[in-house]
Amino acid sequence: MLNVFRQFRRLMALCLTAPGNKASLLLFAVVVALNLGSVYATLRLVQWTGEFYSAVEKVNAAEALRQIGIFGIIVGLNSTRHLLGEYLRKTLEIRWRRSLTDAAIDAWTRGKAYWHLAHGENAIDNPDQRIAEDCRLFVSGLLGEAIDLIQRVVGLFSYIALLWTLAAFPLSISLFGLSVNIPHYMVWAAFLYVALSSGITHLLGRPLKSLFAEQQRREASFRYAMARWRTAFDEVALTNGEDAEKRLFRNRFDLVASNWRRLIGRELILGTFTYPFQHSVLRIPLFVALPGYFAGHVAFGGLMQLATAFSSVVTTLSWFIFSYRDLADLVATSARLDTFIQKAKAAAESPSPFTQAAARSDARLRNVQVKAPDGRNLIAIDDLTIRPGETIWLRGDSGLGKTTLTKALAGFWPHGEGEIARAAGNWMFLPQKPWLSSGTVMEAAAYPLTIDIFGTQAVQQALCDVGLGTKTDASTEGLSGGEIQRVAFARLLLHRPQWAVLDEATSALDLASERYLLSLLRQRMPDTAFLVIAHRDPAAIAPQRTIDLGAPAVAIAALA
Ligand SMILES: Nc1ncnc2c1ncn2[C@@H]1O[C@H](COP(=O)(O)OP(=O)(O)OP(=O)(O)O)[C@@H](O)[C@H]1O
Repeated sequence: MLNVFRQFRRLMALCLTAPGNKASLLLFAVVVALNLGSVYATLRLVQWTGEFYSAVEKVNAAEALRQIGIFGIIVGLNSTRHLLGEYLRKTLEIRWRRSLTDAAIDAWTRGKAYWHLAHGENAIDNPDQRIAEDCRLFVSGLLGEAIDLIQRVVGLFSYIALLWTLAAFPLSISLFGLSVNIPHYMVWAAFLYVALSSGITHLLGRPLKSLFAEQQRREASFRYAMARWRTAFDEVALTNGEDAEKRLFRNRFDLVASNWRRLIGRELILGTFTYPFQHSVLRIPLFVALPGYFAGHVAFGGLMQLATAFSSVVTTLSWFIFSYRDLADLVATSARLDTFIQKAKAAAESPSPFTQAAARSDARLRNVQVKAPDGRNLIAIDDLTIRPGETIWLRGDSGLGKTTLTKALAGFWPHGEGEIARAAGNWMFLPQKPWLSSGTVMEAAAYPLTIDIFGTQAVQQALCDVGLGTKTDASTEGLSGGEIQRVAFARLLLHRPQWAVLDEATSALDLASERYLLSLLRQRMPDTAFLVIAHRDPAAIAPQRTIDLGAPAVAIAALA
């Protein structure tokens, strides 16, 4: 329970982190105040009920007509209050959701947490759903329930006070010859009634929280299967993989349906109690008040007034029962979201196993042992120095760990040991499959910066230089593998880093294009150091040294 409060507190604090959001607490207070107006409206209606039915009982048509007019005014004012309150609540909802979503995205992207959370024991399922869906559910659920709770707590005091005065008469019962008088018995009856009902609700609904959490997880994994397919239409179409994909979708949906059956089964069990409870809340008070009426303590109008006051107390006290399902859902959402954010923060701070030496003018790897996630030794490098402006060709058997080495160099590979000292200055990594943002080819070339940083002309020129002059305004969708690699070369020409790591960056290009692009790089970027990982000899970039990673680590040290 304490843990649930801690999660709520942490997420709530994130809702308020955006600039100006502290002030939104004021807006929250206005929303609460408007909602509290409903307490006054209910109290006024209780009073109206007594006056109206008394007029009817006395067959006083003029008074009854006047009461109908009063009823219209109460309803008009109450509707205005309700609509304004709802509008402001929704304004607040999007503000807090933006703040929470920003915080979640921040946690996910900082320190490459997204990468660490995608692998190994810390892997988090469906982060996209947690950010898009859970943030929304948490804020709307929290606001709804918090406002409701405050309103009910305030209302409770007013309703109890009213019931206390209205139901001052005692209940007289005879027990074993003893006559017992219970003063204000209706107030005690309300508490007893709700306490018992809340206990039963909790007992019946307890498994709902984990069932909701599981449902959301399975729905997200079903959605993800289709989203993943969407990114590989060509590949699936060429492999005739439709049936296999359909099987996967069906399997995932079967999981959704099986948990759904468990969930609705539990809701049914809970409903067998809560549904009749909700529908008897308005009638039972009348039955409880009847002894007072039969004993002549109250008139008919008073009886109706009493019944309304009693049901207000019971309805208010029953918040837990009415909201049980939604509360279980909210607790499940907040647990998932909070775990995600905490894990992302921890992942961002996870120390690299490779020690970093002080800033230097070259890059140096010493006693580096890169390992696979299962602990297998991959590449070992005893001593390798990369000097500014030089070009090194790294070659080695497939699956040796070359790409993994680039991740260690980039600073986020978490398995291995040794010292990797990266020189100050810009580093760029060109993987075999470069990431192209959606949008135009020009935007993709400027990525991760924007076109205006380089100027439209410069971006167009870079694309012309790599042979994509006709594609500048085209969309990145549908580019061939070789064209994608050309865009990455244009990106390199624009960003002009001091250090560039090319990992099979020309694998999809024909020999002539590879030669042209590599010589272009060397010519345009004479001060850049290139580390070229390739199976084919990248002669056009004129490597000064070749390091055969397939050879024993000692030989590498000798070459350094
Ligand atoms: N995230 C990961 N999870 C599990 N195994 C991994 C992961 N990343 C790399 N490996 C394993 O590490 C080994 C080295 O992979 P890597 O991609 O670095 O090889 P490579 O030398 O670049 O191969 P290639 O020349 O074929 O591109 C492989 O056995 C690979 O399966």
